[in-house]
Amino acid sequence: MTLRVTWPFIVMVLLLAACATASLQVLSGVRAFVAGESLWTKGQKDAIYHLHQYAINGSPQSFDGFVRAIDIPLGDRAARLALQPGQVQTDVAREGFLRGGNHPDDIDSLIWLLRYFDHLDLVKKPVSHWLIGDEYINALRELSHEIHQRNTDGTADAATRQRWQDAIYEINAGVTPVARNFSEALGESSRQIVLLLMWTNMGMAAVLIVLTLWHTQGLLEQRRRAEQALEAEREQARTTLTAIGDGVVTTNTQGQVLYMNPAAEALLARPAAQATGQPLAQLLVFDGEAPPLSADTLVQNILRSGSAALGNVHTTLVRPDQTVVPVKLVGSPIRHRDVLTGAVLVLHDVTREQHYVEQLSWQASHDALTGLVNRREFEHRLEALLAQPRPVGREGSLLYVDMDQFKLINDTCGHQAGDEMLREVCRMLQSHLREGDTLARLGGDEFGILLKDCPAGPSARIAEQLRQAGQELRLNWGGQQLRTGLSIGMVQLIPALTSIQEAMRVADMACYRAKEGGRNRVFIYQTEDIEMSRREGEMDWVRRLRLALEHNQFQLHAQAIAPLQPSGESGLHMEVLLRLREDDGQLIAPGCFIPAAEHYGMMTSIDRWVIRHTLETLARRQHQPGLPQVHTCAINLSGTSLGDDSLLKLIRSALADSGVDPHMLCFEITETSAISHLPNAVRLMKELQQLGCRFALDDFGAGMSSFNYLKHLPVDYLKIDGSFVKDMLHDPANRAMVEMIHHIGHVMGKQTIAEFAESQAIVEALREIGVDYAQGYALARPVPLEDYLALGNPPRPESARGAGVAQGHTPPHSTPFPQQRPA
Ligand SMILES: Nc1nc2c(ncn2[C@@H]2O[C@H](COP(=O)(O)OP(=O)(O)OP(=O)(O)O)[C@@H](O)[C@H]2O)c(=O)[nH]1
Repeated sequence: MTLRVTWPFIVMVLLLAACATASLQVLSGVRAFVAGESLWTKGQKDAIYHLHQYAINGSPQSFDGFVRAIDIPLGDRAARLALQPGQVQTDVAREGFLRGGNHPDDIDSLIWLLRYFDHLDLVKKPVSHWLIGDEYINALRELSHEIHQRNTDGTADAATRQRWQDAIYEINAGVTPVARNFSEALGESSRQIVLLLMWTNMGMAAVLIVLTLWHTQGLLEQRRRAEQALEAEREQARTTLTAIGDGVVTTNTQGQVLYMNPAAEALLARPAAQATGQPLAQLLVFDGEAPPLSADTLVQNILRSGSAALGNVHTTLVRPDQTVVPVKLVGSPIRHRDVLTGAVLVLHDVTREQHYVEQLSWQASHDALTGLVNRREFEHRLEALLAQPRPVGREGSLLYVDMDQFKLINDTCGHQAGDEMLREVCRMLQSHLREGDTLARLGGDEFGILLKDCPAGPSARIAEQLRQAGQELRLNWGGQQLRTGLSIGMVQLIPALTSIQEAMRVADMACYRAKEGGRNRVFIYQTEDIEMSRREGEMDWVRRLRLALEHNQFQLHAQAIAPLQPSGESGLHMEVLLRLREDDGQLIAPGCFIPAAEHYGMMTSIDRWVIRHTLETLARRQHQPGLPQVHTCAINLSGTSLGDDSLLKLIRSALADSGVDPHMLCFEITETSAISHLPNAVRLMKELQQLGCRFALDDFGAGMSSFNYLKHLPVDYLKIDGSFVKDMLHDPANRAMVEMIHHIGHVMGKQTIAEFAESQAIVEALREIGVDYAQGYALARPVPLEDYLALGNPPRPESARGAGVAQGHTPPHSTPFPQQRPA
């Protein structure tokens, strides 16, 4: 971190030091050069002097003096030559400079200067004078050779000596200005170098100052920005703490309050200024804990913990004015550089959440419109009641209340009126119940009442009071007096009733019976009520039938309808019958479930299932080669289906989807259902007849109003009710009925079919009467439709053969049902 901030300064100081060192080095070189030059000049002067003496007196001492003196400039020269670019020999140069009398410590500086700066004018210029000087040195040396030679030979005369002296004077005259120039050039160069170094150092210092200022400025700017960011962060934290709904309190390690945000001020009902510095225990007082939670312990716990100490402690806060607030506490220790400095405590007011949870749980168990408990809660209470031991005679009662014709109020006055009526009824019911009784809205216009610990007699009286009050209830709605009535089913919660489902079902049944009995009445369920038990059974059938529809557990069977007279008709003629397949594979006859299906409005769905599946089966089979052709396939339609406007659409689309020829189909409707839905039935029959379908009127004769309506019903066949047929051999009245129906049918252009032809004798009798077709065990038993379509008619008794029943094989699955109500 320190290095990150100070590195520019370190670099600058290093640069400055490098610059100073280089300057000193240069200066040292220059100084050595100047010293060398003065030695050189002195050597050269001494050499001239000693040679001059030698030229005059020929003294060997003078010559030695000359040799020593001349060696200085010669050494310098050798050194300079050894530093020529391209042929540098530093050892030779060092040797030369030593000979030149230079101090050994200066030699490196000299070499460095001459070697690396020789191309600079500052060095080049003095060196050029040095070079000129060297020429005189050379001349002096050559002259010295001659003088030494002649002195040694002893051949030097005065004139020669004079010539030598003149030559020496001449050399001296020539070299003196050169030496001066050398010295001056060097002096000039050294002054310039000093100046240059001074400016360079000044420049470096200036650059360093600028860099230092720039960097310091950057650091200051950085610091300013960091401070601003810190301030912004603080401001943000302050604003956040001010804005958040949770109370935040911070303390030091002694548990004294350091800070409180406005939410904490509101929650604790104390201004922050007053609370700051106070022990937290004086501000936070909790209630409802055992042992009571203390703020001191709380802070100590937080401080002792490593990280988040306290998670979601639910408690109740008592404020100075003794009001209480439910809160959730979260705490955490505060650390600064790993040193514990205090604790922070967040207080979340959970009043709203508690209220919300209460509201949700209320909504889950209550009905919004009336404020009563709902079915779920009612069943919970019923379950609890059933689980308790109930004293005999005081078992309590369950009442199932359904408003009468309530739909009318909705339809005529609107839903608001309906809602108001529901509320009125609910108020009225409540006002008649005892404390501890439960009134619930079970849904729609149905209410449930639990009369706890109430014997049968008083229960019945209360039920009757409720009924009466319901009857008398009037709601003034826009000037209209709206009224309703109550149908009440009551069941005593005897020990035998153990499950809520059973109790609710029988109460519902009882209510249904009250409705069935003409509404506005109380029906009390008696254990031994057989009719009720039957209805209980029906309720179970409803569940089973729903499952059967969902999971295709129905099975289609077919029973042949045999022509009794020669008709020329070829192909199979049958009626489709429905079976319910149980889980264990057992087949249930429609007689067992059709009443329940009719009662609970399931016939339309069942009829649709039969139509769709019959057509699908016919479509699958009709184009298979080798299989007998179908002439007539009769399908039963219930009365409810006749009243169903969408049935026609369904048949049309099923025909289109399957590609089955409509001429093959004959729909059987019972005369009673046809009569009760006459206009619809006629319309449907006409529409389907236009497509080519035929119609049979089933169970004809049973209704006795039949003949009046027959002329309005465009049917092709009359199916003589089996009750007349099966006894016709023993009961002349029945035979007469069969004859009459057949006769009238023929008069009206209809063909006749006799059901329940259970014996060969009956078949013969029918043929004798002239009945066109017969259906019954004597001719064929019902078999699975697929088998029937594949194999044709099952074997029939010998007697039927003459009547033209088609031959067939024994089907593998003939069912052992007696004659039953067909599908
Ligand atoms: N206004 C209002 N109507 C409701 C509410 N819940 C269900 N209903 C209506 O209550 C009516 C209940 O009708 P049913 O019980 O089937 O028939 P009903 O007219 O009472 O006839 P019966 O019970 O046979 O006497 C339906 O029309 C529903 O639409 C509700 O919360 N407010």
